[in-house]
Amino acid sequence: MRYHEVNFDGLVGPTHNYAGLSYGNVASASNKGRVANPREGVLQGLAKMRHLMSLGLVQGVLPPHERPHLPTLRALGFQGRDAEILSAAARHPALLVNVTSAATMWTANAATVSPAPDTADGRIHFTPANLAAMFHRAIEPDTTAAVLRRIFPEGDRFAHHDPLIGGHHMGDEGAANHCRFSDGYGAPGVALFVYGRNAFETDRDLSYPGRQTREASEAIARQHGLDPSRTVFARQSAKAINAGAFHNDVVAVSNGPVFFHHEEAFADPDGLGRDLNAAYGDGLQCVTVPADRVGLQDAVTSYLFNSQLVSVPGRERMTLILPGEVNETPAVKDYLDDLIASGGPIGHCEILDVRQSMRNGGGPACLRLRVVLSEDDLKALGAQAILDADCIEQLEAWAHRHYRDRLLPEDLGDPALMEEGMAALDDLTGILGLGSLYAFQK
Ligand SMILES: NCCC[C@H](NC(=O)CCC(=O)O)C(=O)O
Repeated sequence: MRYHEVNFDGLVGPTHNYAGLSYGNVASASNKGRVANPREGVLQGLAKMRHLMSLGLVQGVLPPHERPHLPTLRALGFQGRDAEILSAAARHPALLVNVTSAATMWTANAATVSPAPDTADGRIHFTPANLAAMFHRAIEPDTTAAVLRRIFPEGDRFAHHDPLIGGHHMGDEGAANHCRFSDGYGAPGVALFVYGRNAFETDRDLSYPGRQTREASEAIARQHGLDPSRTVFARQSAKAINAGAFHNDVVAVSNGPVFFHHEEAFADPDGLGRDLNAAYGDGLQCVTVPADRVGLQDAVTSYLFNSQLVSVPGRERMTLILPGEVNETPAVKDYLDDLIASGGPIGHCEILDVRQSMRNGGGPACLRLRVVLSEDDLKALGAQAILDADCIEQLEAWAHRHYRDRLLPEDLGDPALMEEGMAALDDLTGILGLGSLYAFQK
């Protein structure tokens, strides 16, 4: 049976804007209030998907969530018709920007996914991330759960868990803090869970939030039925978090047996190396980028590690899909030239423009959720979530039809924008065969 690692990219939503909502995310803070271009954002994302398809990879897509999120406003006591709720909420601009963020595009934070070869019952396990660290993201899990259940129907192939309870203490940010190592996607893998803090301790070394807790990661490993001898937990270094690595995927990425990461990403790199080698056995290939070649600061501004590391059919060495910002960071550019020349496991670099997302701290890797699927699993999906030439063309036309090319946080109270968003998502559920998904469709 052939297995694929399918990237499910999140579509940039119609309310994409720069509201500076994520403390500890340097790009989000520094671009606050800037004019956003949702149409350019969604088209950049679709161009990335198109590019990966052209490389011969299986490409999936996940829909944006409805924004403003009226169910949250209703739950907070706002009443009346949709337009009345919006105009009442607009009197609380800080609340309104939080319930209108298009952050659901970053599907690396949608869920943690454990492939079938790694789980006790041989099913693919999903836990939607609770995203408890940030209010604007903590409103995502219910819709994420509904989307994942629709695409991967619960049964003998796919198993769904509820998002973790426990709020801040059980903070979970999904696949962005999870790496998997395996010798072929269908072979049993080693799971690495990376956390920023312990749930029941105050960490005085952190100046920015450590969003994921060790206890949350342990709970996910337990409920997914992972083999403890093939599961490793590691703490992020405070230095990396304080430099802006709010998720581990800002400083590390894995594919197959390869682990590409920054020297200063982890609190105890030697201990992690020992644990990974013990769990994986021979064959793990670490590509560790020294701090004297690329400093943490340059790693964070260029998003060198927030690349997709992929195995392209027909290429012997792996390919890094990088954001355009790497070209603007001389130390990173030099390092990449040497990386390719070194003859190591990474042999190709391809650079794509995802600047609309990057300005909110989301690189190529943030925009995708990886799910390992067999050919039979692919046939068992419950919606048209795998792209083909026709579907991506339809999505491009859909984006041109519905998206604005200019948006500021102060535009978010506009009732026309809310209606445009609903029309766009209604149309999208038809294209992707998702049925009625959103609260406004019920
Ligand atoms: N994996 C990338 C996630 C980026 C995301 N940014 C944001 O939510 C910024 C939104 C804003 O500031 O408008 C975050 O920090 O969780």
